[in-house]
Amino acid sequence: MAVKSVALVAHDNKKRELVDWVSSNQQRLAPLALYATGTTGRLLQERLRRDDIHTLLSGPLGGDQQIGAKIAEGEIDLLVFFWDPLEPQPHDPDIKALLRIAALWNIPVACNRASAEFILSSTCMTDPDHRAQRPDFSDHARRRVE
Ligand SMILES: O=C(CO)COP(=O)(O)O
Repeated sequence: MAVKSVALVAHDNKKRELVDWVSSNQQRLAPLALYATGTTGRLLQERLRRDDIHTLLSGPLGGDQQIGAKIAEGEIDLLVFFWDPLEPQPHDPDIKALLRIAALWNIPVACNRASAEFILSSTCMTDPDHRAQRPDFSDHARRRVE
């Protein structure tokens, strides 16, 4: 299965950059289900005039954790998260948790416009076998109950 769904998240100083990037890639993103944290999602809806963006809670109110849960459940295939390297965030543990879950479940993560461009232009975006790389943790779960 190719990439079907994308989570879009940006910290305040990076929101304009993300919205601009999404706006200039509307065609390539059009077939994908879009998820976003609260404020990012609202800005995207305004700019793109799309009312089908799954907008979750704001990041500091649990939105990062909601995105992480959807990644763990296999609902999100790609994370585009323009996080702010210059400003501390009150919900830093949630941000770390989201990035950890994305690493754990082997989903691609773009942290800035350059990496987002690389990923969006990758053949993995349309590779029907892409989701086969999702790890199988069944042994891990069994080990913990023995
Ligand atoms: O804080 C965020 C990610 O950590 C983003 O949340 P908002 O999109 O609600 O601003």
